[in-house]
Amino acid sequence: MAARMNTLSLLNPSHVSLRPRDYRFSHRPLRFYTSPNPNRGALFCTCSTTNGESFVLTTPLYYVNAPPHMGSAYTTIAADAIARFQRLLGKKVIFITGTDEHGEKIAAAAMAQGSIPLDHCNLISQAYKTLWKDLDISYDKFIRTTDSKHEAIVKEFYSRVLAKGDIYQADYEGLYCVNCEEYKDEKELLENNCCPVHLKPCDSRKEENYFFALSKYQKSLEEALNKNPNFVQPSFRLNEVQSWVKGGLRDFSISRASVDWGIPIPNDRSQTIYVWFDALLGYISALSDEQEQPDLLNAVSSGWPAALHLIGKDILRFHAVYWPAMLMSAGLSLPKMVFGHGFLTKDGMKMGKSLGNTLEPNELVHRFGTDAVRYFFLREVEFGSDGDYSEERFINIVNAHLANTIGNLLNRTLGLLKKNCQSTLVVDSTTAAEGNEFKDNVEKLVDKARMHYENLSLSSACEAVLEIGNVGNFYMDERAPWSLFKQGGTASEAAAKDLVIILETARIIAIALLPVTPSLSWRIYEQLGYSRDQFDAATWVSFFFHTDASTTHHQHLMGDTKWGGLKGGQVMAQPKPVFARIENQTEDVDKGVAVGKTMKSKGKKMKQAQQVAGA
Ligand SMILES: Nc1ncnc2c1ncn2[C@@H]1O[C@H](COP(=O)(O)OP(=O)(O)OP(=O)(O)O)[C@@H](O)[C@H]1O
Ligand SMILES: [Zn+2]
Repeated sequence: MAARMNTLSLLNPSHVSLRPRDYRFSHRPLRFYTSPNPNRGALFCTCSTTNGESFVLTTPLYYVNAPPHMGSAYTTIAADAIARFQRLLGKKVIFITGTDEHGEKIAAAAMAQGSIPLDHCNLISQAYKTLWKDLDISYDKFIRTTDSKHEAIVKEFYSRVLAKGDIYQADYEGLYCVNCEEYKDEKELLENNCCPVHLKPCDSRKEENYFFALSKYQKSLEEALNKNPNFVQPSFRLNEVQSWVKGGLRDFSISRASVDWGIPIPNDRSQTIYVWFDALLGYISALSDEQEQPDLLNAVSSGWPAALHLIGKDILRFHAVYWPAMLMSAGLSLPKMVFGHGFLTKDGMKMGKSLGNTLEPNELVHRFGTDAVRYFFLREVEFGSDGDYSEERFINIVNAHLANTIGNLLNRTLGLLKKNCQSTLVVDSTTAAEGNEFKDNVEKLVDKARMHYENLSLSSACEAVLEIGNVGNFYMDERAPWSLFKQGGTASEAAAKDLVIILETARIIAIALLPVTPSLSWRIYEQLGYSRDQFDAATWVSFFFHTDASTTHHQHLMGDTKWGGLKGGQVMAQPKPVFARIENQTEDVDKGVAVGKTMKSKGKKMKQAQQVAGA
C-alpha cells in the first residue's frame, strides 16, 4: 500500500534587572543581572517600551470550552519567542497568558461532561498550564477569569464606565453565535444564518441587556487609528479595522440575562457580565500583585499599557475596536500594538475547538520534542499569514534545519576536536578569527536576525539564523580541516583554529535561536562545555548588546552574540547529537494527528463555506 502522504504545504506562505530562565519551574533563587548597556534595547525595538518600563505582552485568554490545541499553542509559542527575545534585549518582560472561563459555552461544556463549571474550568485551565510547561513557555503571569482579583477589577472597571455614562439598559434582538459568544450582523452570516467561523446556525435572541456606548467612541477611535498606524499589525489588517470603524460603530450588549456562569453586574444580580467585557480585563488584572489590594490603580501601575497583544485574526475586532473604546471610557491608556496572526489550518480550514479539527500539540511534543514543534511552526508559517500543517514537511524541515544544518555541524566539529585536540580549544575565538571575514558575515547575519525578531518576522529571523549554519557548513567544507590535520605542522594549527571558529559560530547560533528553541540552545551550550548556570547567566543578559568583552561584566558576556565568547583552553563535552533526526513513519504519523470525524466527511463543504465567508 502506498504510504499515505500528506501533501503538507503552507498555504501562504535601562537599566534593568533580569530573571533567570524558567524560574517558575525551578526553585532556584532569583538572581539579578544588570545590563551592560542600558540604552541599546530601546534603540532597536519597534514595539518597544521606553527605558526602564516593563514590556508587557499577552496571548489571548483561551476559552476553556475544550483543552488546548495546536492553534492555541501557536499563539503562545510565538508570544514566548517574542518574550524571550525582549528579555535578551535587556527588557523587563511581563508575559501574560491565561484562561477565559465564564459564559454560556463553558457552562454547557461542563454540563456535557457531567461536571460543574468551576471543576470543569480547573481541569481545562490546568491542561493549558501543563501544555505550556511542555512547550517551554516562560510566562510570568497566568490569569484565570475566575480568580477573585479579576472579578474585583472587572467590577471596578464596569463601575468606572457606568460613572462615565457609557452604560445603559435596552432591549436587544439579534442572531447570536454561542461559539463566538457574539451577536452577528445578518449580512455576515452564511445560508440558514450560519456563523462563517463555526458553520452552525445562530440563535435568534431577545433580551433586555446593559449596553456599552461604543458609538460614542467612533471619532476617538478613528483618530487613534490614524495617529498610530502601527497599532494594528500586520499593516494589512489595519485596513480591515478601519473599515469596521468607518462602517459605523454600534453599541454592544455587555450583559446576559440568561447566563448564570459569569460575574454578576454590580447592583443587578439578575444579569452577568458578557464574557468579552470580562475577559479583556484579564490583561490588566493579571498585572495586579497577589499581595496588594486588587484594584485598577494597583494593577495599572504594574506595567499597563501592554506593549503587545498577540492574537489570532478571529478576535481582532474585540481587541482593536471594542477594547480600545472600553479603555478610553475608563480613562486608561491603550495598548501599543495588537498583532493579529493568521490561522493554522487543517485541510485548508481553521483549526478550532468548536469544529474539532484540531492538531494535538501534546502528541507532537511527545513524538518530536518541544524544539521541533516550536521551530517548525515559527519557521514555516510566515507570521501573520495562514499556514496548513503537513507532517511530511514538518519532518523534512526539522531534520534539514535542526538535525543537519545545526546539529551535524556542531557534532562533526566536536568529533574532529576530540580526535585532534583532546576536545580543547587551542586559542580564543577572537584570535582564531583575526582577519577572517567569515566572522563579519556571521555578525551581519545576527544583525539581520535581530532586525527580524524586532519586526516580529519570526520566520525570517529563523531563516537568518539558519543561514549562519549554512555559512558555517560551507566554511567547514571549504577549509576541510580533517585533511589539514593530516598534513601536520602549520596546516594542522590552522585546522585547530578553524574548529574554534565553527564552535564559536555554533555558540552564536545557540543564542540567536534561543527565543525559538530554548532547550536546543542549552544543549548546544552544554556541548560547548558550559554549565547550566553559565548558560542562564549568558542568556539572561542582553546578548544583542555588542559589548566589549573586557568590561567588568565579563561573566555575562558568554551569551553575547558578539564574536569572542569561546576562550582558549575551554574543554568541550563528549560529542553527542543535540537534535536527533526524526524518522519518517508516515503511517504512524497520521494516527498521531487527531482529525475530527465530522471534518473529514464534511471537509470540502465547510472549506468552501469558510472561504466564502473569508474566515
Ligand atoms: N487555528 C488556529 N490558528 C491559529 N491560532 C489559533 C487557532 N485556533 C485558535 N487560535 C488561537 O486561539 C485564539 C482563540 O482562542 P479560543 O480559546 O477561542 O480557541 P478556538 O479553538 O479558536 O475556539 P473555537 O473553535 O471554539 O472558536 C485565537 O485568537 C488564536 O490566538
Ligand atoms: Zn461563531
